[in-house]
Amino acid sequence: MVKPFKLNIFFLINFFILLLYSSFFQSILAETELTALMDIKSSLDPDNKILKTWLNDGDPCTGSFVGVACNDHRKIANISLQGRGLTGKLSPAIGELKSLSGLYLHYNSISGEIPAEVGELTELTDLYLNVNNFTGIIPPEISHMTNLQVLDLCCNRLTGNIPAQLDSLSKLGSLSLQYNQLDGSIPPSLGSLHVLKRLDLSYNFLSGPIPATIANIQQLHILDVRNNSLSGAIPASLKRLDTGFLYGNNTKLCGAGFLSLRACTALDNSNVDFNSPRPFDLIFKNHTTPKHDEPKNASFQTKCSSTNCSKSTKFPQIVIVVGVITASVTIAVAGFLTFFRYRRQKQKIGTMVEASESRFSTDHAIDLQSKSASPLVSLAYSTGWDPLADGLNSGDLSQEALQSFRFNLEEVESATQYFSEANMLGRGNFSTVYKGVLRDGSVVAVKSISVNSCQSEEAEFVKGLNLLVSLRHENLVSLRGFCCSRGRGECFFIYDFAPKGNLLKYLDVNEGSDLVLEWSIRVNIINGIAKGLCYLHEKNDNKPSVVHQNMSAEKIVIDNQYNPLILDSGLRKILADDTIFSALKVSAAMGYLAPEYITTGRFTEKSDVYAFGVLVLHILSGKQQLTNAMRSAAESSKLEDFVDQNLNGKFSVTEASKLVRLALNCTHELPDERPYMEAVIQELNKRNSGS
Ligand SMILES: Nc1ncnc2c1ncn2[C@@H]1O[C@H](COP(=O)(O)OP(=O)(O)OP(=O)(O)O)[C@@H](O)[C@H]1O
Repeated sequence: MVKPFKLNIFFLINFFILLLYSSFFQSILAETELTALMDIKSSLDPDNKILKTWLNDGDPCTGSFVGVACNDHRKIANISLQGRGLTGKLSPAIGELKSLSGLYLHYNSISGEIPAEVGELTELTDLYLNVNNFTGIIPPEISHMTNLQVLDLCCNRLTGNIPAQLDSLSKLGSLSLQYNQLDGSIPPSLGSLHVLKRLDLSYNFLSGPIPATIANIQQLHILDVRNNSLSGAIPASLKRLDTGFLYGNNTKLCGAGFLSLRACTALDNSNVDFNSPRPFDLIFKNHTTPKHDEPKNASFQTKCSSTNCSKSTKFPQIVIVVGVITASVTIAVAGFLTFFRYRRQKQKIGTMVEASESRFSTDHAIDLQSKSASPLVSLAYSTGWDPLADGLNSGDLSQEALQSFRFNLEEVESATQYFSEANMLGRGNFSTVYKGVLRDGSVVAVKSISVNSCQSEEAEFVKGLNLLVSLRHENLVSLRGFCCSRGRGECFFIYDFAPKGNLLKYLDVNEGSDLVLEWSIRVNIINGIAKGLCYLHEKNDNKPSVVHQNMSAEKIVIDNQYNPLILDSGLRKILADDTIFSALKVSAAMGYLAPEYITTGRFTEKSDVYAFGVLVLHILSGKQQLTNAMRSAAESSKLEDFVDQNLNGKFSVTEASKLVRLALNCTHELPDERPYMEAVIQELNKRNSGS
């Protein structure tokens, strides 16, 4: 009877001691993390201008340290300091924050090398160091971060090779290394990143072939290798990526069935051998990866190697007993102190959370508990308006499709550097457009529309959204997603950015300017606009006929290959009527408004055709304003007077006269006399086959 009782007491004491030990070590760990934070602060922000709230005697887990968030165990889990103007260096002390799951330092001016110690952050899922001034190599130790899902090092000044060891990052979904100075070849080992969806290596100095192993990654849907010095045959299976595979400006690449590439010769094919993993990749991997655990293990082992540990057993037992008692008393005191401090802090946090819940803030948007993958999709809306979450009919789109289009406000804010004036591309009647860079490095245009300009009926608005996300064509600018914020009173639409600007930029330019578009490009642009508009007008099982209502030179942007992309397709469906009317004045002043609109007040496919005709006349003449003299020159086929003088007669007369005739048909006074876009396409194709 007595023995079990004694045993229970013994276990209770042990349990109590263990508890004290663990809280003691927790408090030591918290101190280590605070010391690391202070070290990081002095290195990142040497002038103490930005991280003033990081205090030596402060508590990083109360929300008072700007950009720092802790997890449930009071460990630093997130550092979000994107776009804060940091100019220092990243301290190796970062490796001390072992529970860090997100490190967001993008859009700053941080210089120096990426410390190898980042490799010690084995819990990290998101590492965003893009758009900074980092130099040196990509530390191969990054390959130890086995939980990493997003690695964005874009837009720095990194040099050296892409470490072959990155293949250890088995959870990596997005790897962005574009706009650096990386050289060497693309490691075939990257092909073992099975869940990789996006790989951007563009704008570097990479050479050699595109490894076939990469083409075999099943989940890959974007591979961008533009502007490198790659050579050899492109693996044929990359065709499945369609427009997701970007390879321009690699003059030595070849392959059948890839637009603008020459067919391969026997010489090119001799490169194929390089596509399979090469022995030196394996050698490199096995021998040059510094094993980051080694020093730790090594020092641990010297303190407690098998010999030393066995020696300790020879200590007299009395010494052990005295030692344990002294340690227990010390730990008990420390434990109680820690416990009371912890309780006090918990109470403090509770009050702070209550107070901050009613406050609008974008800084604490990161819900650590629910955080799962890239912040692109996993963060909650920080300001709480999500028109799709109100139980409204989401139309024909699946929830999955809708989710893939939803952005969070924090992402939009950081992409546009908090909607900075410097990033503003244009401001219209009801919207403002900003250039931005997403965390994955892709450049976007963000159109912000005031909620007051949108349909007041949410159901109608959601219907409009459905249409917007369903429109897909190579000549429509691609919608990446949207986000609505009740707090800001705005909705944001995120589109792919077209780097060559809008068509207006190429009108009324001086002779000899770089902006004078050569004839073949003008024809390509006219064809592209016609195809995009024809797609909008056509009605099928998947989409209704859509009238654009606002075609103009400002609504056509040009991509890198000089393909035209139509802006704002379907946007009218989410806008309130009075917003549309206010935009009409501009359209009318520029001559794009069909004459019948004045009497009918309605937009039809034929009013779009009219605007298309005006656009064709603008492109052929190179002029924004068409005078009567120009129109009569066009009507009487005096091409030398009508076609842009900047071309110095370098154009096809047959092609020009057919295009002028087509444009005049499209701008006929009577809508019934104008062709439908389908007929326009037929006419353009006839011309193409005839020329
Ligand atoms: N996806 C894009 N890629 C490149 N530039 C773009 C893109 N979207 C918009 N822009 C630029 O921003 C300018 C303004 O865009 P847009 O005309 O759609 O908006 P806005 O000026 O706010 O006018 P509106 O009131 O008609 O919407 C465009 O003319 C173009 O130069």
